Amino acid sequence: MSRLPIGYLTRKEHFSACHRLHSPQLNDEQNKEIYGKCNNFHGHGHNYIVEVTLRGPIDRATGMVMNISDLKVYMKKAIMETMDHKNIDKDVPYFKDIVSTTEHVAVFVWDGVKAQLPNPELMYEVKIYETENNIIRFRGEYTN
Ligand SMILES: Nc1nc2c(c(=O)[nH]1)N=C([C@H](O)[C@H](O)COP(=O)(O)OP(=O)(O)OP(=O)(O)O)CN2
Ligand SMILES: [Zn+2]
Repeated sequence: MSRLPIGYLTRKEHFSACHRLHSPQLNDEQNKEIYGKCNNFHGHGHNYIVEVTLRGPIDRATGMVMNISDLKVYMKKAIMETMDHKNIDKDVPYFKDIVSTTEHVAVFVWDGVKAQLPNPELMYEVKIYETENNIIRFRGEYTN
């Protein structure tokens, strides 16, 4: 059997949402000190850009790592239907007890997309631009 080339497939989505950085594991003083203006009670909004990258063999017959139209559907469900035009802290149960940093949003997106993939092993990276300057990547890695 001949070797197959490995490809990286990325699909991008945009969503808008508001949030407030406030950790239930910290007291009010600590929250204020650590998050500063982002701890403001009224919250603030972002136009997030999310890139999901899959890594896998390029099937000889289909010529694809995965049909990008399918990835689009998975991302719409995991990202757009869940967070677009929402208050992340109040409308997304995942963030009820977990602070809505972009790091945590990236983990949430990872879990949501991966759970829908016919082959979850393809999941490679979630990259989120919270602003054009603030960028987070998550590759499904955890400490021991
Ligand atoms: N590690 C993290 N740090 C911060 C996060 C985060 O998600 N992870 N988030 C925030 C705030 O929510 C907010 O995004 C920061 O906004 P702001 O400072 O206004 O954004 P910019 O850095 O792009 O603004 P500049 O105009 O470039 O100063 C804070 N920290
Ligand atoms: Zn923010």
